[in-house]
Amino acid sequence: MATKSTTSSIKQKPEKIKSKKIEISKGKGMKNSSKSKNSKHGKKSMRRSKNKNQNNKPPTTVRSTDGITFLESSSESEGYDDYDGHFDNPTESEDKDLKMAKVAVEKVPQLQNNKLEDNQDFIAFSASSSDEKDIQEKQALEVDEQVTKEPTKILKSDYPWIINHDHSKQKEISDWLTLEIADFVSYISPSREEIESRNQTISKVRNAVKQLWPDADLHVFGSYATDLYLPGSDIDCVINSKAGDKENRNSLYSLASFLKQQGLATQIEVIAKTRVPIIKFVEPESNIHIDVSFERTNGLEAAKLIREWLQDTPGLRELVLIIKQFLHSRRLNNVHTGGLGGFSIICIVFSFLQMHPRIITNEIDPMENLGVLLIEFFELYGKNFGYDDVAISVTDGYPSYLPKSSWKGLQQTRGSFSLAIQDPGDETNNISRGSFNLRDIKKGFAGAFDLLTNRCFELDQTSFKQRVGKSILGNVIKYRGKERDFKDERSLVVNKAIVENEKYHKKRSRIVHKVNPDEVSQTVEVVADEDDGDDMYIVEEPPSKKRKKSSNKAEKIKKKKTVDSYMGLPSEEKEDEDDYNPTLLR
Ligand SMILES: Nc1ncnc2c1ncn2[C@@H]1O[C@H](COP(=O)(O)OP(=O)(O)OP(=O)(O)O)[C@@H](O)[C@H]1O
Ligand SMILES: [Mg+2]
Repeated sequence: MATKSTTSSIKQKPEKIKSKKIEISKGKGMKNSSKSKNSKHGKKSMRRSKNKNQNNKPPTTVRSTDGITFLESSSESEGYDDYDGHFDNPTESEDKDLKMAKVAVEKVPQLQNNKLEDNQDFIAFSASSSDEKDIQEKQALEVDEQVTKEPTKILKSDYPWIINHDHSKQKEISDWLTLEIADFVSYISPSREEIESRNQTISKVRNAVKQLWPDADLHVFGSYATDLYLPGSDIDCVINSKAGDKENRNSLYSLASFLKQQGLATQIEVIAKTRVPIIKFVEPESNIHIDVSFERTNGLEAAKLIREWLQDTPGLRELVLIIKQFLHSRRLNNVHTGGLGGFSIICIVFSFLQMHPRIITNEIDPMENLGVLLIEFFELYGKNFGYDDVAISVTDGYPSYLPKSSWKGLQQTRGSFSLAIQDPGDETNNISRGSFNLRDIKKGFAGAFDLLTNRCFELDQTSFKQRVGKSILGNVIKYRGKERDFKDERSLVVNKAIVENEKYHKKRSRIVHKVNPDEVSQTVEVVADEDDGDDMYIVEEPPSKKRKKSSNKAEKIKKKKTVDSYMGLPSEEKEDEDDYNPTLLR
């Protein structure tokens, strides 16, 4: 078949006069997008993982006491990522899906007409197992919101973000996609009511925790504390206490019972025998899912770090939300079943944007090129990335690649075809170790690359009249659930999780230093704020897990300018040897 091609220009920064085109060639991916892309992204031939799903042992014991479910895992961490951040209801997975499907069928008859057959491409590349049919049926009925209380407002369209937002007149197809991405993001961004509901839910649970344990406090981390949540995302919380003694079976059960008694929790699961014990429940008024872990601070550190990344990385929020929704629609976001969790998604998008050759050379404005960047993201992680040999490091905010062979202690129990991402808070921790279904994840990304590029060619060849009402993004993601508006009201209401996380870090950063090193030491306290009366205390992390922080900004910049650091090579501090410095092209 002859190669169809079209051109879509990538938006140049104003100061660049030369206009560069990115060509989308069917089956061949982007051309001209990077002179050193393959080497930078460690291209390698892929091997299929033979070990899919192996060792994915579900919890062995399920006991129910007072309506509270205890889950006990036979193996401490084998088989799935037992980290609190996203344990994702192991027992619930199948039942909940069916329940959800039932509710959707009963309450929302029109969803039955939402046949995926209309869009066969959408499912063709993602389903790979023998229960393909089941998955497709469940996908067809899945809704993206937790609440289906108002059936009349349920969407009929799979891509509602194009309603009253028509970009079909755009000359460049890639601009159309960029605008659709922006529309999707504002479509799913939270309204005032949603933020208030999350804030109130947190306050209620926090007050209950204080009532039960006066020496403890509840903090929020995860996507609500980073503004990277989808409408149905859970709220990740951690309880830290002065005594530091709440992470035990009895305490977990006491809290679960207390929350139930107070009417603050339903569908409670106590998962006590994992590396990171947690309680999962649903707060009945808001219907928000909440995960609570105990006596740890790494999530609170990560939330701050991710907010810094968001500030420094235009396009990060947009692409993360799209990839989250993409994986969610395909049930590939659940770490328990080998999917990619939110934290890993953030890290791979951050790494992609921060190491993108045209972004680091300041050649393009990411916000004006979200469409092409999304396609390139799918191409990188779906087609080119050398999963067998390359690990991703995001330490100190400067992503780099590193040979897996140089990561001492990296466990590759399921063979070398695996994603390895160093936890920015603990270099020994591979945050994507639970994502054993890499084969389907990679396949999904590769399929999305093909679907998006094909759609671009297709629409490029049709007349403006024929394009009206069409969607490009809808070829790879769908949104189902209650109808939403396009209001991103984050600037209207304070996100209390963010404010409190900032306050927490401010208190941690009370600086004790010498005003003049030759004089007697003097203590200078950075006063947090008037609310200091709060019983918020400092929990010290174990020294080995402390995040290495570069205190010296100049040092950081120097590090940033080293090509070795981009390439993940050990820095040899040889100033003259390396005469290629991408940042000099700015
Ligand atoms: N494997 C892990 N190792 C260490 N920390 C983790 C790991 N997984 C999650 N976390 C911590 O938990 C937090 C929440 O993780 P999670 O995967 O739920 O992402 P999220 O941004 O909350 O996404 P979502 O909205 O999908 O829940 C992370 O920011 C991180 O601090
Ligand atoms: Mg979360």
